[in-house]
Amino acid sequence: MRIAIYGAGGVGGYYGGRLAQDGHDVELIARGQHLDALKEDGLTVESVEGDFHVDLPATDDPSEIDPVDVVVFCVKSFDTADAAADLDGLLADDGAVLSVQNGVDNEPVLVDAVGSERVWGGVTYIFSTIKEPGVVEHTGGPAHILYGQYHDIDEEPPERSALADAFLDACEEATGMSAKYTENVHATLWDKFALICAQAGLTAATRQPLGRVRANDESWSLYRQVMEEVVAVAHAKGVRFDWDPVGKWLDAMQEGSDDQYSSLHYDLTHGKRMELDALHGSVVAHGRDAGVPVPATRAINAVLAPQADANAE
Ligand SMILES: NC(=O)C1=CN([C@@H]2O[C@H](COP(=O)(O)OP(=O)(O)OC[C@H]3O[C@@H](n4cnc5c(N)ncnc54)[C@H](O)[C@@H]3O)[C@@H](O)[C@H]2O)C=CC1
Ligand SMILES: CC(C)(CO)C(=O)C(=O)O
Repeated sequence: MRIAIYGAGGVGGYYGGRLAQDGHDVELIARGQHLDALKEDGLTVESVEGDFHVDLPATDDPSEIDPVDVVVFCVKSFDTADAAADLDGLLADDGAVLSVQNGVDNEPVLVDAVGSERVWGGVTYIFSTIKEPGVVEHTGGPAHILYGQYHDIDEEPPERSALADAFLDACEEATGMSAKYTENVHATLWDKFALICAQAGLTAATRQPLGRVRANDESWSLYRQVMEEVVAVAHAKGVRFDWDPVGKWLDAMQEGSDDQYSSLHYDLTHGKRMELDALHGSVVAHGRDAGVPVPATRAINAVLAPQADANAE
């Protein structure tokens, strides 16, 4: 397949590298010193699933790339609108863009740019960052992508396309990653949203890893409350889960390793711009729209906002 990785950072670099290792024609879109290093020295991935190195074409100008079958869209949410403006020229007419970003507000921006028939909504559970220019470090989390055709929440999901099947095969055949297709894309996005708002919110606000958050009754109870609030907002917005997201994630995170943080904590502690508006800020806004109170999420948003503002300067 011809694949472009829009935002070849922690997540995009990992998946782009893995798909290229399996023989796909992968082009990286990156910028700054990371782009310079990718062009000069190639992409190095240090991974708990095995280190590897690939030399791939890399650019900061998507118009240099011939149309591709799939764009894996991995920029931070505050870059979504700018990057989305390039998608129409980058995608083949029957291609698709797959967002694996955190949050529930990215796909509508992509739909405005290229039409819903060319947008797949997705989530991923990997933990991976840019260690230094040209080097991506995958430290844990399942390197798994769950994705499905995006559609209006009031409509039935369209049939799975041949392209979605082909991409699934590509992900399943590649080393060090896996994927699954979902018919319930809205529930998939909000399910991950509930997890990330709790995990990112509590690890960033306390500056402590999961083990310490879990060991303290007050912080663990807040972790649960944040998830309950996000799921309550999802229900009010018409999202239908065939499972109990809060129970599922509390059980899973009960087993999670003590030293887990989150990408939000990483950005906070490394002076990088934070995705707070797309996470807790978004829950507050959706809660207001839906008339659902979200006091715990609002408090976390308020506690983190001054640091997010400082990191954005
Ligand atoms: N890091 C992680 O472990 C996880 C991250 N996510 C989500 O995945 C998304 C990506 O996160 P990361 O990979 O951590 O971000 P990142 O910051 O490591 O990588 C994004 C890259 O895109 C580049 N970029 C942005 N706009 C660009 C443009 N117009 N042209 C060229 N390059 C551009 C940035 O310079 C950056 O290098 C986020 O929404 C995040 O929440 C989801 C699960 C895990
Ligand atoms: C689930 C988790 C915490 C790790 O993949 C994540 O999505 C993130 O840190 O952004």
